[in-house]
Amino acid sequence: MIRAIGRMLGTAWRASRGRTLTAGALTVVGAVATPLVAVGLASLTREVVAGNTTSAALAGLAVAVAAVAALVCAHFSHVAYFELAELTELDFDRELADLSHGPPGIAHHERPDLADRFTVLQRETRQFHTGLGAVLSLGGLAVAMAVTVVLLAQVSPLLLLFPLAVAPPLIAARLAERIQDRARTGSAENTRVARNLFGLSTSVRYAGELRIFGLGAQLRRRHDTLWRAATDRLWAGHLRSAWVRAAGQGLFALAYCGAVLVAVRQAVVGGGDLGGVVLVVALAMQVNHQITAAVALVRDLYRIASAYRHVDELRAELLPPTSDADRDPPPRLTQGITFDGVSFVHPGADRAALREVRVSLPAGSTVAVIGDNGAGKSTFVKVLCGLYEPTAGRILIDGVDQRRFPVHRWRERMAVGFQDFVRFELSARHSVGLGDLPRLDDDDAVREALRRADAADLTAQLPAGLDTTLGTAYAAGTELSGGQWQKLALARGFMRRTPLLLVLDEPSSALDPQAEHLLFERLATTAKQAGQASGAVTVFISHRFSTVASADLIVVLAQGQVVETGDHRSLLAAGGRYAQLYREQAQAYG
Ligand SMILES: Nc1ncnc2c1ncn2[C@@H]1O[C@H](COP(=O)(O)OP(=O)(O)OP(=O)(O)O)[C@@H](O)[C@H]1O
Repeated sequence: MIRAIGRMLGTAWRASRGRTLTAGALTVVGAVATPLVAVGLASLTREVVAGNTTSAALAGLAVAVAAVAALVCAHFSHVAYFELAELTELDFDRELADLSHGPPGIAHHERPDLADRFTVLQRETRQFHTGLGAVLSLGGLAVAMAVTVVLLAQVSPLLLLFPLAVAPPLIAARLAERIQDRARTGSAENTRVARNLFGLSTSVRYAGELRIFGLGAQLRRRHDTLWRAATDRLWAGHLRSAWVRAAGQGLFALAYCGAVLVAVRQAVVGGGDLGGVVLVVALAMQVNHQITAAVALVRDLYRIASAYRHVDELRAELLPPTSDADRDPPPRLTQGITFDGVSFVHPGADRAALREVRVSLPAGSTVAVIGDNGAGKSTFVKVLCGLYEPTAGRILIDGVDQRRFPVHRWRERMAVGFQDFVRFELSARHSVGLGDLPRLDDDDAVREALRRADAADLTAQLPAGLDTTLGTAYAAGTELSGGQWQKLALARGFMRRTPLLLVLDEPSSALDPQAEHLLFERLATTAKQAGQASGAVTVFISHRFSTVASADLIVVLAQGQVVETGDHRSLLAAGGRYAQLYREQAQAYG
């Protein structure tokens, strides 16, 4: 917890020293003012008993001033730290985003255990909103407690033991928070799946299919069941932790009664100092309030500390401390790209998606990767792009292990069009320009990329040309067809000028046959130009043999292994798997 407090104060300090100091100072003044109210009350009692009207009035005034000071300081301290508290929340959000985007690959997104931990942490983000306030209030309570101890000691040294009574409720708060933390982690999977189902049943993208198949009620039922299971687990945790907290507070209540008895006895033995009794009763009441507040604050802080601990564990697991990267990618490829015994197993899968793949993709060539559904084609290109780190083997770029290039530098030399492309609902210009951030607003570059993706005429159809906002999910933009979105995604992939690797994973899956034909003609030209300019290798996945046949090299995958390589003619002549697939497709399409 101490580290969590340090981290939050550090963030606040970096954001604004002045406001951190102001909030701290106001908290301390407010904290000292609170026990002074009890001192004033004791003095007031003594003066009233002694019949000193003027002194009694002054003591009454002092009580009022101390009480108002405590209130005003708390209020202005809140004003001072409010924005800083927002910043600590933002800081934690940023840490989560860094963790999600930090690893070079994407395999961590496929691990359910990590998804559960991210679900818990996303829920915990809200805690940070009150976290800094909790730190300051707890500091204030510590100061108030110290002043209280000094005052109690003056009544009876026995009362010095009273602050020890805060230990049981604090220890209980910690135990209770652990119980709840376990309940949150234990219910995370159900929560995550329930949220996914909720997203599925409310997304416009899936609405049509859900209606036709009548899945709405079924999804709602499954969502409700999962949500109820998660809530039951959380509720059981809440109940058990409430009992643990009650036990801690019960022990404090016993100590409280003891302290009042000690004070009363002292007053009786000491000749009837009513002021002393008032002081102890008032201080003990304040301590009671302070403990209740401290228990809640400590609970919040333990929760925050636990969130930080999860983040640290994730960071240690996901972000390698060192990298072997020590070279820049070459300006152009001269030999090509080699898969040197590459295997890959998806997280949690019991079978390898790629098994000891050995194949060379020559510089300047166009390579088609084919195979049945599930043969490993998409995995092949994702490993090639460095999105999956090979479980065994390596990928050589002109003879150099891919891992020796800083991953962002290697990716700057790639152009990609994925099967599951993103529909960026921005202006048409930015939706394409994102493919090369430095040229985001370069209209000439955007138009050239659109031309390469055979989408030049698309802008003419848009009401405001490149300025047209696309999509209707976030703004009243123009919706595109699936094929138009795919062409834009391809154009985005063609923004980079001198790629060493062009990867196209079923780039024409949403296009009609004529558009597909034209697209592949353009692709052939683009691939040739890139091959001449920088020795780029173009790798594409396609199920359509009319396009595959034109590739310089065809790689046939089956169950994660390369079963054949060669060009169209040699593979047909060999009469193997490729020839069989080719004949089957030729017969099917007559
Ligand atoms: N995220 C994943 N987790 C576990 N296994 C996966 C995952 N993605 C793919 N696989 C498995 O890896 C194997 C190869 O999948 P891949 O998507 O590479 O095949 P593909 O040849 O591209 O198929 P398709 O032609 O259907 O797109 C399949 O057996 C698949 O079940």
